[in-house]
Amino acid sequence: MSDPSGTIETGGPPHARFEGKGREHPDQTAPAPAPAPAPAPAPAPAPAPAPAPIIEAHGLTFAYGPHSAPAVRDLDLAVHSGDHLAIVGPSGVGKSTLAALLCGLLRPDSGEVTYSGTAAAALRPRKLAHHRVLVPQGGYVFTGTVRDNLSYLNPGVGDPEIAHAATQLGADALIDRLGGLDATIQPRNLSAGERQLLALARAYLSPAPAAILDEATCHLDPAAEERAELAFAERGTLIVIAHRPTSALRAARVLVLDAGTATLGDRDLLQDVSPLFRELLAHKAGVSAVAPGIDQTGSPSTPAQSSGRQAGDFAEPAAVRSTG
Ligand SMILES: Nc1ncnc2c1ncn2[C@@H]1O[C@H](COP(=O)(O)OP(=O)(O)OP(=O)(O)O)[C@@H](O)[C@H]1O
Repeated sequence: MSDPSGTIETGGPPHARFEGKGREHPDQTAPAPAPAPAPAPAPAPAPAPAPAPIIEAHGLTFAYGPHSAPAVRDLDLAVHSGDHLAIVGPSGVGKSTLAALLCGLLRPDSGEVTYSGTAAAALRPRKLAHHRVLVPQGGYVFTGTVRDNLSYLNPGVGDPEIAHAATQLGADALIDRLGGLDATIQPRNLSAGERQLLALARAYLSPAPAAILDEATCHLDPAAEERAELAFAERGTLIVIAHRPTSALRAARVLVLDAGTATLGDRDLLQDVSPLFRELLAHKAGVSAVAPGIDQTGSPSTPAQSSGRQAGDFAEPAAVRSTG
C-alpha cells in the first residue's frame, strides 16, 4: 500500500523505516555500516489454476427406460478449450446418446455434465446455447431467407461474418447458386448435402465455443467433410461423432466406444490398446478412395443417399463392427 507521499510501507515498525538515513555518525573513521541485506526475493506467484474443461462429464449413465441396458454407462470425459475429439464405435453403441447428454438435451440418470464448471442441468436452453452447439445428421433448414437460416443462432451476426463462415466451410458457391443471402430457401428443393452445409454454416456462426457434429457431414463428399471439420477445429472446440474413419484420424484424440467399454487416447495409444481402432485404420487403408461429389449437385437427395451410409463409412463394413 502506498501513502500519498509515495512512501512504500514495509510493514516493519515505524522506526525501522529510515534507520541510518539522514543520521550523522559521530566517528567518521568508523567503518561504514554494513549494507542492509538485500530483500528476500518475492515468492514466485502460485501458478494460475488450470481452467475447467469446457465440457466435462462425470460418471455419466443413461438408459432409455427402466428396463433397458444403459446406452451410456459411468463415463468420464474432459474436453478442453481447443480440443478436437472424435467419438467412434459401432452402430447403436451410444454415440448419439452421448452427444445428446454432452449437449444437455438428455438428462443423465446419474452423473453430470458441466460447462466450464457450471452444471448443464442448471442452465436453461438459451444459456446452454452459449456453451455448445449440436449439429445432428438431419441438417434442418426452414423456409426463409438464406440469411435468416444462417443467422438463426446468432441474430446479430453481420454479412461479413456470414461470408467468412461460408468461405471457411466451402458453402459460398451454394449460397451464390441459391441467389445470395436475401434469396428464399425452399427446403424441399435442397439436397441433403446442401441442407447439411447450411446447417453447418449456421452452427459455425453460433456464439457457442464448442461444436458437436453428430454425423453432420455424412451427405458431404470426403473433401467437403474434411474442409468443414478443419474449419470447426480452427473455430474452437470440436467433438465429431465420426461418420468416416478419416474424421477420427483428423482428431487429436479419439474416444472409442465398444461393447460397454470406452477408451480415450491419441492415435498412438489407441493403436496399442484398441482392437476396434486398429480395425478402423486397417479399414481406412482398404477404402481410401471414395467417390467424390456425393450429393453436392443441388438435386434432392435420393433414398440411397438419405441413409447417410457410403462406401468407407463406419458401421457399414462387418470388419469394423465385429470387434470381439
Ligand atoms: N429414443 C430412443 N428410445 C429408445 N432407445 C433408443 C432411443 N434412441 C436410441 N436408442 C437405443 O440406444 C442405443 C444407443 O443408440 P445411439 O443412437 O446413441 O447409438 P449410435 O452409436 O449413435 O448409433 P448409430 O451409429 O447407428 O447412429 C441403441 O441401442 C438404440 O437402439
